Amino acid sequence: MNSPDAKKQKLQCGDGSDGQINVADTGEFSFSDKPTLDDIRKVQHEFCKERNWDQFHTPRNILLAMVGEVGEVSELFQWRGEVKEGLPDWSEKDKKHLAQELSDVLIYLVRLSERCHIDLPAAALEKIEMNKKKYPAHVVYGSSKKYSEYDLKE
Ligand SMILES: Nc1ccn([C@H]2C[C@H](O)[C@@H](COP(=O)(O)OP(=O)(O)OP(=O)(O)O)O2)c(=O)n1
Repeated sequence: MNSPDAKKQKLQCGDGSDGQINVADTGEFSFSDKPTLDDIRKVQHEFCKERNWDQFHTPRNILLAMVGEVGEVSELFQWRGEVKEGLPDWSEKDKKHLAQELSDVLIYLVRLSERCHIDLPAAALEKIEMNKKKYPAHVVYGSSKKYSEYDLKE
């Protein structure tokens, strides 16, 4: 249950610091706090060890597997036209199927990052900070143009 107060999310940062981010609870959709990406990495790591699959999980093989799963996600959306937030018009069966296919993509993405020694959660936060600089809110507010189309001296 989400508390009505601002909730504190603890995020593990790649620089070893224990970054604390306050996320105001706006009543919008949110994920569970657990599992973390590193929890998922560990479980998938064990799953592969138990099956002697590390030999197959080379970065290139995992990348191809992940792209295949992205294709499976796309299949669920194809020919439906635009889809509303929260998928109110989808059956529970289709929503469950989407959850499974998105999970396959995430599992392979986490595994690919592990095999490439990329600290994915830290890298993703760092990338969002870069995006903020590239797309200053006061310049791009309400516009979806590519950064190269703005005069950033505005
Ligand atoms: N060599 C493999 C095979 C599978 N998996 C794991 C990661 C994915 O979460 C899932 C993928 O399994 P499948 O290849 O059987 O693909 P689907 O679950 O999408 O089944 P299908 O292709 O029938 O839709 O299992 C894995 O880590 N390494």
